Amino acid sequence: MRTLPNIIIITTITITTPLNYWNRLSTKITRPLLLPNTKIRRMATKPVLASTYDASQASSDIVSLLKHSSSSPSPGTGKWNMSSTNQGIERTFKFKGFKKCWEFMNVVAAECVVQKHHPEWSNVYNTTHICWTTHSPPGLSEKDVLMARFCDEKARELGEVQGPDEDVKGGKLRELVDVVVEGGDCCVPKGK
Ligand SMILES: C[C@H](O)[C@H](O)[C@H]1CNC2=NC(N)=NC(=O)C2=N1
Repeated sequence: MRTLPNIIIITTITITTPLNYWNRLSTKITRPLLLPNTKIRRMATKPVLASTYDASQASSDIVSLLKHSSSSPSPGTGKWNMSSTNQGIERTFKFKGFKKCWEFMNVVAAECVVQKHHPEWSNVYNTTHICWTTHSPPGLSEKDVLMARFCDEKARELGEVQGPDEDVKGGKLRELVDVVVEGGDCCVPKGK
């Protein structure tokens, strides 16, 4: 039988990946083994704007909403993250208990009726995850920015508490449940 010679190939690979890409998937996929001389270049996350949204207006609006991160288009000063499709912005809000969280969601829901604009959201106990994106025309629009600012303001007024310091992605209720339960914030009486 012919045996193949052992060949060691040393190579430099450039991987372009959004920041946190592997972190986000880390519960399902183990990180790839990187060779010592592998370079990782972080790619800036560019928002996909609705066709009605002026690009220069959008960039100044979005900077004030996005969390500071090297994957933001510029240094952000807010608490929102780009959604996985880059067509929306999302963040998690946490409150003292279910009642406050539900009150917040009610206030947001009432404004949705006024603005004729609706969130993609989920709720577990004292935590809600909200994604603002526009369906028609698709992408991030002024309405998303307006509603995100409204949420920030109302959450502050209703005594929002420090949420999980990580991205809870795109309304995936299961992941939100995991964060709430692991963080000890679920509705189980203390000591049980
Ligand atoms: C007629 C009505 O105003 C539209 O269908 C609204 C309703 N709410 C909406 N919500 C969101 N998020 N995107 C939309 O494009 C949208 N369209």
